[in-house]
Amino acid sequence: MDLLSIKDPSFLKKLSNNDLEKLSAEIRQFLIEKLSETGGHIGPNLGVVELTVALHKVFDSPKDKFIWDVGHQSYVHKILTGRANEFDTLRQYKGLCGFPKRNESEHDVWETGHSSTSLSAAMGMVIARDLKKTNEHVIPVIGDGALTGGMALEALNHIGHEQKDIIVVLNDNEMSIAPNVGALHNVLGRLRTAGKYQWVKDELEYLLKKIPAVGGKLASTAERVKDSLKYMLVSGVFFEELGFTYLGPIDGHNYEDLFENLQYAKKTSGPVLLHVITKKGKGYKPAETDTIGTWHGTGPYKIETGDFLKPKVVGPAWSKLVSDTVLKLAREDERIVAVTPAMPVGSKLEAFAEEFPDRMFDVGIAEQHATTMAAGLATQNMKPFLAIYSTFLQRAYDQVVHDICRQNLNVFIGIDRSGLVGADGETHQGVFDIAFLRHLPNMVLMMAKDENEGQHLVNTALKYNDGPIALRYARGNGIGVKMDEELKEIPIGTWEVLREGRDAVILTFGTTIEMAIEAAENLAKQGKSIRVVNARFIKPLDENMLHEIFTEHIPVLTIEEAVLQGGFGSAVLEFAQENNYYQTKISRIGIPDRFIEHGSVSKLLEEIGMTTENVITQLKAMIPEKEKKVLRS
Ligand SMILES: Cc1ncc(C[n+]2csc(CCOP(=O)(O)OP(=O)(O)O)c2C)c(N)n1
Ligand SMILES: CC(=O)[C@@H](O)[C@H](O)COP(=O)(O)O
Ligand SMILES: [Mg+2]
Repeated sequence: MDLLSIKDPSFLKKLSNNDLEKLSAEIRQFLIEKLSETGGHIGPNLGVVELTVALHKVFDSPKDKFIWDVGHQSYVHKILTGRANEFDTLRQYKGLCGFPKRNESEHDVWETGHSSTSLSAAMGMVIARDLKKTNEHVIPVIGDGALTGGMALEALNHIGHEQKDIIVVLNDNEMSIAPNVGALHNVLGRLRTAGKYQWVKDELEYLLKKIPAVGGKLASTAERVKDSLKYMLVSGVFFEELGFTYLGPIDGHNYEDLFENLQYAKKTSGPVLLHVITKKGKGYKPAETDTIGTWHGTGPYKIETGDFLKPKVVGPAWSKLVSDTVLKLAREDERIVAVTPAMPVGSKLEAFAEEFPDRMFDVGIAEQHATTMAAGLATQNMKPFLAIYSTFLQRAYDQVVHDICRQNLNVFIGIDRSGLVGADGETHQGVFDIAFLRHLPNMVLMMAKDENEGQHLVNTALKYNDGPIALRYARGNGIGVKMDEELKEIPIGTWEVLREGRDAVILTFGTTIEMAIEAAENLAKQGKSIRVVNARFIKPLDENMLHEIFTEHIPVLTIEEAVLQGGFGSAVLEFAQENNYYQTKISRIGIPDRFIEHGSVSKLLEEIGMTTENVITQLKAMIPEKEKKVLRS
């Protein structure tokens, strides 16, 4: 059928299973082709084609509410709800969002992007439904990876307690981004192999009744069968003990199995958990055979070969630069331990894990646990390196405050994906970390101007023994500079003048330094002399240099690819006020007070006015026109 003609999922009601098989094949082909052009989360979506079709056939969205945990696997849902024609714009500026988006469709009842929120949101909708006495179904769809998130376990505990009607669909493909980890994963593993839980339970009961009647060898065999079934069943009991009716394991690519269980769940009161087994990447060999997470989220690729069409880059990936420097130092200091909350591939920790398997911990999607575990490590004189995306660090704010900063523990936080990340959009922009970290006592916060300074700041961080220290670095690559052989330590709180100037000063760091230099060079041609300072320590500020600058009474412009509210520029304003520097004109460029949607980083920077042109305009407006020398007649 023509997927572009789909307006809403109601057409599914009339289709036979045979028709649905054909539809699944068409959807898979559509996804493989479209995402080969746009990139996106191909693996997760190929794995949920039949599941999503079956859900939309059995239930009535948007009356019945689907909540997609993480939401990266909602492309099939978007195709079935009339958005196939927008896939050429997927994750592009003003285009189709890569996650559920309420203003895109009435079928998107909950926005996700960060993991493990679906069960809590669903419970809120369930309580509202019951208070309003309506009768819609609420169906969160959560992956085995997302289930390792603390919020999910908090919600399971409450859902089981309240015993309200809710249908939880657990999409178990044994993968997080990388292979899934944890004891929960092992419970699911036993369930996957146990066979139909309800059938096995009935068989076991039947066997137990029969055993006394048989003697000899048969009894011992039956005993062993009973014990192994019990062992397998214990996993099913796991969910049943939490107050759920457990249905599974269900073949997530078999429509008969899906419909039988979804219909059963629809008629079952109280919390029901359907354990659906799927294959991530199903239907596209490179993705289907991916065992490390390469095909979880990709850029464009060649369909025939599965080769990625890599953009031209000059310097090393920031994640790799940082993790490889940590690895280099870990060879000399056995106290260095790496911790990642489910992002070993994104944070480029594979080499570290390979060389020091007993010193690298992937704790699952558990940022709060990862952060406080790092604090615990530091109390025992270990040197933990916590590699965590800026946006996901938001999940562990209190752990940074309460466990790390307050106890002043030597934790090195590698804040990856700092700044605008682009295609993942609002839920993933790494723009709040300066604002939520710089006001914390004992915190040191840095950002390097290039990969060479980056390696030195990693060294500085791991040699630092006076408390927490964080290095923020962008998604993407360095700028391609020569790397020093020897690692240096950079004195904490010292900035660097990159370009002298006496008419105005730009204070900036990291990704916006290039823009500052470009603006200064442009203004030099107009006779304006602009100083550019690498403010690589966002906290503590270089107060000596600031005192010098403010006593020169020349305009100061701060630039940061981070939110203005409470950011670096705010810190400079506070410094000026605290030291009574009222004569100096201070202006700030940064991310405005709103969420920044998906699109290319360059397009987003342009949209918010973080451009060289705007820097030039701001500076020209700040620099007083030189008095025109009046020639005495
Ligand atoms: C709080 C948070 N941490 C980390 C991530 C990064 N992330 C996105 S998808 C994913 C794995 C999700 O695994 P699962 O729920 O099993 O879904 P699957 O991709 O297997 O369909 C992770 C770790 C995130 N989105 N949110
Ligand atoms: C959906 C999700 O949260 C991850 O897949 C994220 O998109 C990874 O981001 P990077 O591509 O920057 O590693
Ligand atoms: Mg999974």
